[in-house]
Amino acid sequence: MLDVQHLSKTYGQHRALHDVTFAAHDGEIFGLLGPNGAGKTTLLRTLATLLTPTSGTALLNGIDITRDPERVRRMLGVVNGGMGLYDRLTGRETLRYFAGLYGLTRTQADSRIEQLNAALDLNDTLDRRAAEYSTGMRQKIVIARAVIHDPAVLILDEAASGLDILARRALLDFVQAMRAPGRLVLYSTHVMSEIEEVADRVAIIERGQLLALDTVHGILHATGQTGLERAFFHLLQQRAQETQ
Ligand SMILES: Nc1ncnc2c1ncn2[C@@H]1O[C@H](COP(=O)(O)OP(=O)(O)OP(=O)(O)O)[C@@H](O)[C@H]1O
Repeated sequence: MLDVQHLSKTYGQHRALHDVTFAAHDGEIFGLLGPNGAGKTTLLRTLATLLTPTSGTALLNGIDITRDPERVRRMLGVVNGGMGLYDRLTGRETLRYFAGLYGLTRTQADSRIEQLNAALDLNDTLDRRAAEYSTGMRQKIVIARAVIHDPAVLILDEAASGLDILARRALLDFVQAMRAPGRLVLYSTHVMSEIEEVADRVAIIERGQLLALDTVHGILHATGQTGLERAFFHLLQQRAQETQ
């Protein structure tokens, strides 16, 4: 369970997040939707303990992200668009290496790799070196690496960007398959159709502030719109009128 209270983050004079409060629950795929520059990455990097909030708090399964970042990190898997891999390692070597960092034995690691092979169709990525990978192959190993330790909280930030239609399909299917009791998936994107497909609930964020938080159906119903894109513009207009 994630409990975010009055979270703000400024970069110098620039306010990237302003007084953000929400809760996300175990078992849920929680979407974070907003245009470029809305503050999604800042929010997720803060929750992942890579940035320190300017003010406010966030608890992940009761653990404070600023007081005990080490424990928070052990609970997390993160896919953040960076596809850095050691070029000389095969997929299997990469996954065994990261499994070792998380304290899995070789037997545990190999059995987890087999599970992930089945879920993500890793196949020849396992025995080829990363230097030879296509973007889609690279992304599969990056995702497998993020979940090798079966994290309680999985953070995906624009994870589908740069993927072709097949790789994107595989990613979205995998994200849905990650929905499980006791696990929270945070899925951030600016692509409305991805949210419509995977998210149980969605927080719409714009200029560092929450505009709405509900199921997609609830947001369409509340705004009287037929699609998320129209609902988004409706919410923007509403916010502009409120602040006039
Ligand atoms: N290190 C930084 N220093 C100064 N400003 C920053 C920094 N990182 C982000 N920002 C600014 O903070 C705001 C939020 O950026 P952020 O990357 O969190 O948005 P985003 O919703 O993830 O956007 P995108 O979809 O483009 O990745 C933007 O205006 C951005 O220019």
